[in-house]
Amino acid sequence: MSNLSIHSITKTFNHGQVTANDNISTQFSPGVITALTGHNGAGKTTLLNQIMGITKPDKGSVTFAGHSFIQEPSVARSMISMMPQLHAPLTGVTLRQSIEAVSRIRGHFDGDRKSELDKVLNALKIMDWANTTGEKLSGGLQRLTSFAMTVVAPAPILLFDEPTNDVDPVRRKLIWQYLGQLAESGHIVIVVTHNLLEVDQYADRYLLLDHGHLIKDESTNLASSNRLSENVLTLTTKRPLSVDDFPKSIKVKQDSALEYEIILTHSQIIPAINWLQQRIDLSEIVTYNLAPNSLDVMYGGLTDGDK
Ligand SMILES: Nc1ncnc2c1ncn2[C@@H]1O[C@H](COP(=O)(O)OP(=O)(O)OP(=O)(O)O)[C@@H](O)[C@H]1O
Repeated sequence: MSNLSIHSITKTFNHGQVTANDNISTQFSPGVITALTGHNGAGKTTLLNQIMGITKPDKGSVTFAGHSFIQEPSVARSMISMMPQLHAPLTGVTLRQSIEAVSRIRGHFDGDRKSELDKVLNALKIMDWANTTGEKLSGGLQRLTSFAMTVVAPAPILLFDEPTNDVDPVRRKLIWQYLGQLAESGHIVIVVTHNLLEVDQYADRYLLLDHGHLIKDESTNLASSNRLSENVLTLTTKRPLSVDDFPKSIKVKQDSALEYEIILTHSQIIPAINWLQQRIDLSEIVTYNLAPNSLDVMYGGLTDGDK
């Protein structure tokens, strides 16, 4: 099966003043769930829109199975199912009708395919609302409807822009399980999300965008195994501490006047706990927490969306 390849994609807006994507090159393989992460305005949606052929790049190429999606946007649309970030309320149309409409447009729906539709409704546990019209659905159910519309007749390439936003924890898990099955059956799955815990748990690979640049492209397994050997000690202190107050060779990040974050390797944990105990005895520590490192913490160190 073919990879989706993007090469040197660059997109600017406002006469070149805003660079949404800067020279991005990468590949997406069938069977892999890739999470696309990054701060607000990092360029994630712009990248999806260029893959889909909705936005034309200033330069670069998007190719799949011998087709250029930039030169052949209609081919792109037939090969891609996309769940957009904003979904229109489906006024007067029931949840079931919305999903069935997509299935019919894609030429999948006939008498036999009804069970296919029911399978999606059951998998996402939304059957109870099958006959409810769009305007009466909650935000989360509208999002689930939009997800079901994207997956009911899945194209080889599947793009999702924040599919789990507003969705409850049980159904968020169901969404990721569904994505796992789609990947297993050979689809290319790309998911824009800010939920790094879900990325850690369910995605195979993640890309991190920062101000339009691709700054990280890593397997989540690799990232977790690297992080497993690290822990994070967070502290709130009674008085400001200086670098000299901490054990030597420990790297301290000051989050605010009295808050500190320390990344500890395995061998630094015992000395750090001994040091912490002394400071507790001196009544200098207000609160502390020691936990395994997470993608969340690592992300904070790599990107600063405020700049
Ligand atoms: N049509 C447009 N016209 C002008 N600027 C745009 C347009 N679309 C996107 N941008 C700008 O391009 C940059 C990237 O936007 P994009 O929507 O791709 O970011 P994002 O990573 O998807 O953000 P979010 O997480 O908030 O959805 C931003 O600075 C945005 O303001």
